[in-house]
Amino acid sequence: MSDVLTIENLSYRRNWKTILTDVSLQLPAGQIIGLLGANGAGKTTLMRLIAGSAVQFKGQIQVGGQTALARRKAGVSYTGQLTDIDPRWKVGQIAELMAQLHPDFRMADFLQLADLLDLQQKQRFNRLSKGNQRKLALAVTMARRAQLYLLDEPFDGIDVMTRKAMLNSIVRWLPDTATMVISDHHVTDIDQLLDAVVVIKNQTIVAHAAADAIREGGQSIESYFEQFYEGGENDD
Ligand SMILES: Nc1ncnc2c1ncn2[C@@H]1O[C@H](COP(=O)(O)OP(=O)(O)OP(=O)(O)O)[C@@H](O)[C@H]1O
Repeated sequence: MSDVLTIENLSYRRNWKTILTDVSLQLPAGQIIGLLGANGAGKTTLMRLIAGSAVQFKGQIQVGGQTALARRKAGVSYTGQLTDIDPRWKVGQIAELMAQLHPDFRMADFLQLADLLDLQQKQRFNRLSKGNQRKLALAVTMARRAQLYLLDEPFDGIDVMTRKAMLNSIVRWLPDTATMVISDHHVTDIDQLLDAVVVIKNQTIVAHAAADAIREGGQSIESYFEQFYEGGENDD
């Protein structure tokens, strides 16, 4: 299958600090990939770069073969996209805005997802609990028909029952040919979903492995990930 995402020799500095160094990665269509790394490893930064929310990097990022920022952005649906919205907006207004911004946004899908996740259309964003803000981010992200979905810690602050509803939504709404990258500190929450894992450490990707190969080797995804951090990690 063709690659949805190709990253070549990506390096990124911010405020005189090197955050990512020489990252290369290829992700095929139709996979769910766990992006794993300790706090500060660079998971959010990598997603922001792929989604086009962070720019001025060295190297190349291609989504569906597109490198130009606007075209690349059009192919990516990212849970971090609500950071710039007016917090006084209501859930329904935010969905309307997403529909205007993204031609691939499906309002009918959003309404179903919002219903499934118990989101009230008339509630203002700044009145939503942290968990409900996460649910809204997931609903607007999954309501698009993108090639690549980026879910950055979608379950942070979410209770166990709601996590299950969110996981079901993810599996149900992900188009067969799309690829999803999902980061989560609780690897066991998502390990059954994963086709592959990518590990970030020391500002770069140190592993990219098929989940089945890890399981067949008698290891859990969690213990596979932990082995990269047994010696600790510097955040500087
Ligand atoms: N604007 C910035 N200026 C300087 N350094 C930054 C900036 N934003 C992020 N960083 C640094 O980049 C590194 C990677 O941060 P990032 O948020 O991408 O990590 P993460 O893997 O998503 O972490 P977490 O799991 O804690 O969310 C961290 O060391 C962080 O301090």
